[in-house]
Amino acid sequence: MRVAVIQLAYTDSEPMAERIHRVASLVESQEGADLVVLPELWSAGGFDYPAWPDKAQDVEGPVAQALSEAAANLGAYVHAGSIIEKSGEPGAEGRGLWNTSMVFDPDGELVGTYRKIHRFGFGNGEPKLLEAGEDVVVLDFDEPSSGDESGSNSVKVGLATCYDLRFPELFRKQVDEGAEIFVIPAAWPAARIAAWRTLLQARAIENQVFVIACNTAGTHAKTEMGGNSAVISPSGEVLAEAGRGERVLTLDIDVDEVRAARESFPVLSDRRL
Ligand SMILES: NC(=O)CCC(=O)C(=O)O
Repeated sequence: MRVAVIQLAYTDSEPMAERIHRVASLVESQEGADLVVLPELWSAGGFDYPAWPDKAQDVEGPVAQALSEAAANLGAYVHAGSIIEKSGEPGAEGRGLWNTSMVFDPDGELVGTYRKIHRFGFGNGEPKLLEAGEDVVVLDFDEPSSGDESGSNSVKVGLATCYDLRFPELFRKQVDEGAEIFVIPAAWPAARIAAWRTLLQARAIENQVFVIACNTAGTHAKTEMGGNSAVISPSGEVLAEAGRGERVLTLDIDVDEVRAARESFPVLSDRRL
């Protein structure tokens, strides 16, 4: 499976409509990719809290339309990062806004959404403005190459977002639902990038999965983003890693490595539940 991780840089001065157009073109240019991944809240601005209500949209809004079209034109799965989702339903806390990831299939169909469960901000930002997601999401992707020995040719992909990375129990639940890859879009600041790198490796090692993590670059809302998007193997090897600036990481991963790692070192079967 060829993966393209688009570590996007943006500033406060780029209008949202221009950014959507730029990002959709970048996605479409990833020829040969089977899965393209974008960062968290790239359209609304990960730390631009005051802008969120105005930039909120539903899962059929401008970001969804542009990325659905880009996925269909490219013929690849696209994890569109996340949007501030405004839904007709008020939600448990009456706010009606969520930090919601969207995934499109190679026909441009929306095949999954994930509402971020753990809200970042310590009383400000997400906990003040957004609802918390409630559902663990693991999607089935068609594997582009031939299937494994069992004849199966689908891959199970678990979705999480940024701050979720600090909560290992979410990822264990995804593994219990069969996850072989975790896809994690983020807007993780430079100030805590050492923790980001360590946690990505930890989640890969303890769950024996591929971790595909797409962070934000650049500085917006007075916050320098940390970059260092990465793809980590089921044994914790860093297969590709970006630096601080805008960059696309492209590489092939073999999902059979997950099955092989779990067979040769069956740590998950030693769990005591
Ligand atoms: N957008 C986020 O969830 C930021 C998380 C973060 O900065 C941290 O966990 O540290």
